[in-house]
Amino acid sequence: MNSEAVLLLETVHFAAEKHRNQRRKDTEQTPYINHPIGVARILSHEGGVMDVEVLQAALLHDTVEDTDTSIAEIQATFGPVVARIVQEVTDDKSLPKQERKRQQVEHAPHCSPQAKLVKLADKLYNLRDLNRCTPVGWTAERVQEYFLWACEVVKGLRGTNSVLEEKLDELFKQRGVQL
Ligand SMILES: Nc1nc2c(ncn2[C@@H]2O[C@H](COP(=O)(O)OP(=O)(O)O)[C@@H](OP(=O)(O)OP(=O)(O)O)[C@H]2O)c(=O)[nH]1
Ligand SMILES: [Mn+2]
Repeated sequence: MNSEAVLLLETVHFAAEKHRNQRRKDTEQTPYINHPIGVARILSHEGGVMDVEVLQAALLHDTVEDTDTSIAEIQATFGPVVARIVQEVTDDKSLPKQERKRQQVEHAPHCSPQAKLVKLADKLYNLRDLNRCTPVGWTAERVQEYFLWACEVVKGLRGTNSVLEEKLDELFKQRGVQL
């Protein structure tokens, strides 16, 4: 087996252990790990992304934000490039939610191309997930608000991957969200 395949297995294993007790917000309580795996798979399967460090960062992208993982741990385990991409896509959870959401819009255009890829795939996965089913406790208005906000973030990520951007545009169009 080639070394990149081994690296990806090591990375998916690390993420699965970290997210082991977490579930998605859907009524079925889907294991959380389905999300990072799906984000990485959107990149490889739909976006044509072959850069293994980007795929690793996609698998790890919510570990620092949502588990006890530190950037130092990612750096020591997977190296500086993966750690830097994960850092770029990690929200500061100590901030109030509204401020966090505002910062995503503000920071998106300044991200590296690798981080922009992860962010595009993350949004595409989450918007598809909202179309699949509404998270527990969310109103239709909150779902629509998420589409509006995601569109603002995606505006700052454009010029990165035309396939992913076109798929996002189609979802925004279906929701009547202004591009
Ligand atoms: N659509 C959907 N999202 C779910 C579900 N379960 C968990 N999530 C996560 O919830 C986040 C979006 O919900 P919000 O209320 O806006 O954000 P918050 O959890 O950070 O407060 C996403 O985080 P994220 O991946 O960090 O992305 P981002 O939205 O913060 O950019 C998404 O992955 C689900 O069943 N459906
Ligand atoms: Mn995510």
